[in-house]
Amino acid sequence: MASARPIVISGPSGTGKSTLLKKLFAEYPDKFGFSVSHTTRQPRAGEVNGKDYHFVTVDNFKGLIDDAKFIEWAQFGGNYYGTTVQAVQDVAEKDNKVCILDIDMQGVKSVKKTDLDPLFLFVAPPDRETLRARLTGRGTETDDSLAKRLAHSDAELDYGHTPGNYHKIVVNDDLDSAYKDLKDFIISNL
Ligand SMILES: Nc1ncnc2c1ncn2[C@@H]1O[C@H](COP(=O)(O)OP(=O)(O)OP(=O)(O)O)[C@@H](O)[C@H]1O
Repeated sequence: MASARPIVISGPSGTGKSTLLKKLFAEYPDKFGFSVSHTTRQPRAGEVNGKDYHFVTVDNFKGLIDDAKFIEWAQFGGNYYGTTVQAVQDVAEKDNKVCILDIDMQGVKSVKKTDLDPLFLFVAPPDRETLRARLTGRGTETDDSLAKRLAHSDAELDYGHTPGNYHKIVVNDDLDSAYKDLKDFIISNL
């Protein structure tokens, strides 16, 4: 592989990032990978340290925060979760794969402060109504969570369409054409 630059995929919730990535991983099962996150939650049966998560203590986690090791971190349900710069680098250095980061606008802004130098790709919906229809059609949202996601999507769209923020915008209208566009961009930049 000529280069193992990470690839950031971002875009509003429901725009089709997971759908497109699923196709990419299916077509290239050995080429791409996700980074392993850190967490303070207890491992579940069968979970492997270093593979499913890096399981650490709260003190360890706080030390990593203090040392500015995280691209982003958050607390859910009393546990900490985060992605370190090193975990992203490990995908290339240890697994010999290209790291895919599926993150939101805040994550993109954080990545830009690191020296990871990824390719930034924005997945845009054809329009706002289609985005609403996809989120509704997915069947995962309540009225409340749908409203929150749509409100957040306006800021994501503004940021995504601001020149200079992304190297490539893929409009996910027809899935096969959008996938071809995404794949061609990624493959030609590897
Ligand atoms: N090109 C497309 N045409 C029609 N439907 C699509 C298309 N792409 C994705 N979808 C559908 O839209 C819904 C949202 O897609 P998906 O879950 O991949 O979005 P996402 O960007 O990963 O969302 P989130 O950020 O919330 O995880 C899914 O039900 C998916 O099947």
